[in-house]
Amino acid sequence: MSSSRSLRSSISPFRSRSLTPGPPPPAKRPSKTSSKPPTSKLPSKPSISPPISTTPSTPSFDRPDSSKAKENVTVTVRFRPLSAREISKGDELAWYADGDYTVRNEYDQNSAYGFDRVFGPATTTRHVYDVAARHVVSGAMEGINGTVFAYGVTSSGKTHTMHGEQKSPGIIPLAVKDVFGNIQETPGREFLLRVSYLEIYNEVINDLLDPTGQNLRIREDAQGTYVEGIKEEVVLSPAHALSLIASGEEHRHVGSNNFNLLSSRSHTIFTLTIESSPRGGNQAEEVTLSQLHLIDLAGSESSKTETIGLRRKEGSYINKSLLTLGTVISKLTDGKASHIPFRDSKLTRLLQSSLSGHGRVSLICTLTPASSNTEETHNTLKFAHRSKYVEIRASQNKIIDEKSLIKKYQREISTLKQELQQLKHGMMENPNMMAPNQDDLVNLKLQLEAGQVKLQSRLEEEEQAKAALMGRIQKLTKLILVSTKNTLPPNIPGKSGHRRRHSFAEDELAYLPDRKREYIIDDDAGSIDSEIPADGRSDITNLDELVKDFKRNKRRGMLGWFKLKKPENALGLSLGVDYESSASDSPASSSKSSQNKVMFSDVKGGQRKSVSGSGDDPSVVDSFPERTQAGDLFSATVGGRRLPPIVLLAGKLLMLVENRLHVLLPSSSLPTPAHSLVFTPRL
Ligand SMILES: Nc1ncnc2c1ncn2[C@@H]1O[C@H](COP(=O)(O)OP(=O)(O)OP(=O)(O)O)[C@@H](O)[C@H]1O
Repeated sequence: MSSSRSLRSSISPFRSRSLTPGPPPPAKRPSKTSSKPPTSKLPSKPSISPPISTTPSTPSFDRPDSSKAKENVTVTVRFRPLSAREISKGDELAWYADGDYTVRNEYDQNSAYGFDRVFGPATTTRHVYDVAARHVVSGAMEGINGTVFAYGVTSSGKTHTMHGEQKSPGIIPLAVKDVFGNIQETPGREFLLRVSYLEIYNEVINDLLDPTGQNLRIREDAQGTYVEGIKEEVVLSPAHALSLIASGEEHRHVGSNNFNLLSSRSHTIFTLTIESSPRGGNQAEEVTLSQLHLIDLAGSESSKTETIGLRRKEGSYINKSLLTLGTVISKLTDGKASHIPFRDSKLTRLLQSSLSGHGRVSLICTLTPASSNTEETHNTLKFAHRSKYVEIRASQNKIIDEKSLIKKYQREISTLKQELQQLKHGMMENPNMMAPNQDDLVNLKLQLEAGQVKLQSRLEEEEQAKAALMGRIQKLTKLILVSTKNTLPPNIPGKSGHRRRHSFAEDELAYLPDRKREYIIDDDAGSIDSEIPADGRSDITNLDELVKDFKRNKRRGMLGWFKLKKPENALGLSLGVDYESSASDSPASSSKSSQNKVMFSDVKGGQRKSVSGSGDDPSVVDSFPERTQAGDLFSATVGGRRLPPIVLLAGKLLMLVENRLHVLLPSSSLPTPAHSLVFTPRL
């Protein structure tokens, strides 16, 4: 057994300190008049915020007033467990969760902070989602802008919280699923969803959905700031949205520092734009439009973060923008500040609308409990505490007709249907046929005399026009999402209690790291427990390189499995699973959507954004499809067995089976039965 293994068994990273006896101090909601953010280094008494409901009530469409209430930013903090690295360095717990609402310092019991919720190291991301993000997502479904962001020092768990791992999906995949679940629970409305994904790297905005979209500019209009030219893609299913994130992640800047092998070097903003209108309503009815921003910030880096060259340059950009964020928050809560320096960084400029209070905001601060990071953690806590005083007014956005993409599509569908009707009645070309006069009759007679051939070709042309119209109607109709439930209640309050829980098809989360592999990687390469048969050694020339490659490819490895589809077959590996069907059966699978793209110009005449919707089979059917139904979207992506994960690294084919990493050797060198290296990850 390796040394770090024995360490792990003696010091559990999940260990928690016993709670301070007695009830917490009385709940006190901060407000500008009753209290101010602490200016002294440490508050003498913890200021405890009241607990927030895990199932927040959400306003219905008919009660817009309730959505205009003054609120504060929801601020939660999440501890991660001590990492293997911290444990091996002899780190102790410096800060800990003292109950559900307080963070306390181990060495100074008076040093404590109160938040809407404090999550201990054993809390699941799903629980974090339920408490800290679900109400923001529900609000966005009803037209209230929402922003959820993770803030913390490098390696504190931001990406873990926002993106997660396959076994524990993060806020972003959970929110995507929840949005589609919400649509299913809202039979009275129809929805149009589009996504964009960008990163801010060294103060440059890059489009993660379109690698050609580099160095994009921020513009401002009456609705707030926006990124000019960013690609937006209409999404039809959770799998579709997650596949876009997966491809976006491939372009994100990631690098390693001495705290984190896969440190985010850029801030990312995933935006889901949600439009909805009453189902089957007339065209004059209002549309609600909201944007849900899910943000994974890069982590602040202290002098302890050993970086050189490019990493150091990145670190200084990261720190500068986070510093500006801190300054903006301070000024916003100051009450006296006349100028808020939103323009001092791209991040604060893009967050301007959210931080100014237009919509719900949830800040999740991630913390390491380690004593070696006491000061950094304290800074995060102070930032989190200040942020609690930012006031927001969550109001529902109703938009006028011409700004709405869903209306534009609905109008186009209706016009096309009319055209089709006319064509069917043979009136398209000659509206005067409604009341034929003498001249028409003469014309008709002449046409008839021109012979059968001409009539035939005319008929064919009309058939083609009809087919084109029907194809277009079909494509547009499928972009609009509706519930499979057909009752049409007038109000759609949030029925969160009845909502279907998230469940993911494994392929949907394939881009996320695998937790088991995570632990292999967190451990030192030297401690990998290898059972190498003597005759197998010659096949592994450089284990270090293999492990290094493995680390390097951790994030992309799962995507690589898709790419291995064909080579696997080519290698003659019979693995008994039809990858092709699991990856592409979904009507909205990424490969299909990228093959059949239909470009539409956006609400701003194509200048502000390009919007692409995935097209459908161009073959024309003789009846129109229903709207894309949310219930089908779930079942379409579930099913089929899954291969054990396989990845090609350093020229070796690796397979993870029951926590063991097998190195599959070339078949020519295979003795019987299986000839493999087995690494036992330490869990
Ligand atoms: N709550 C948690 N439970 C278990 N492991 C966690 C948790 N949070 C983070 N980790 C692990 O800690 C490591 C660092 O996490 P992560 O990459 O999310 O940090 P980060 O804050 O995004 O860092 P950076 O700012 O450098 O990108 C990862 O190996 C991750 O799996």
